[in-house]
Amino acid sequence: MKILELKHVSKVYGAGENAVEALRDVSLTVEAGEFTALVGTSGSGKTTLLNMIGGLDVPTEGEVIIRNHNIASLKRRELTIFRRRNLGFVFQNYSLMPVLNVYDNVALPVSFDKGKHIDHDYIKRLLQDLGLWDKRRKYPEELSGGQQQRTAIARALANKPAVILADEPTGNLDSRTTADVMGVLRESSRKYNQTILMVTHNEILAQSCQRLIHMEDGQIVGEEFEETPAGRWDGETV
Ligand SMILES: Nc1ncnc2c1ncn2[C@@H]1O[C@H](COP(=O)(O)OP(=O)(O)OP(=O)(O)O)[C@@H](O)[C@H]1O
Repeated sequence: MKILELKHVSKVYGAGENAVEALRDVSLTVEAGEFTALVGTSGSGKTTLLNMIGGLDVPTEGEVIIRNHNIASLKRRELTIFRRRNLGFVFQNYSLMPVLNVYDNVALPVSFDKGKHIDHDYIKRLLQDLGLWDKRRKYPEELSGGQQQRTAIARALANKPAVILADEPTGNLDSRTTADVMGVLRESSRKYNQTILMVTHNEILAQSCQRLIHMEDGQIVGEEFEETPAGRWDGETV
């Protein structure tokens, strides 16, 4: 089942002499449950692409369609609700709420959704899998950078979103924690048929994904696809 489609998406930042073409006529289809890595040199447009899919920025041209919704046509409030219900973000420097402890930070996106019940067992399991259960009553400032990043990952998964957008989710983690985080993402994707798009500079992690998209100069320049589900990452070398 197709979950996400980009049709001829271009993005130009600035104007005139200062114009930067961050994306140039990018078209892409992603099936539900795919675990995709986006790779490419710095400035090739990976983050811009995630931002377009996440509705954090708007294309100059083209359409972004998620679950049959053209997200550019959603009103601001509709987009906020759509994002909360369908998308999970794991970005670097992802800000946790300083006044909430780990558990409440993770439960926060669910509690925003009126009428949606918080699955405490699921959140407990997430925190256990990410090695955070003992830290559940700690506040962000009491955590290491890696623990904060794992809390942000747990928060992104708390709503069981259909699509997870991750920009260097393991960028500042050691190799063991990287393996744990990748394991949680892979397991979550398999169990809930979640679609994951992950930007990474780590070639081994990228190769462990089911689909690998190479970007260069604002364009998709190549693709590799593995038929078996994402599952080859064994965490031995990062
Ligand atoms: N808000 C912005 N204003 C102006 N130019 C921008 C903006 N965001 C990105 N760019 C430019 O668009 C191009 C693509 O940037 P982008 O961050 O998407 O690349 P990237 O592949 O994610 O790079 P990196 O691997 O370094 O994160 C770059 O030339 C960048 O300088």
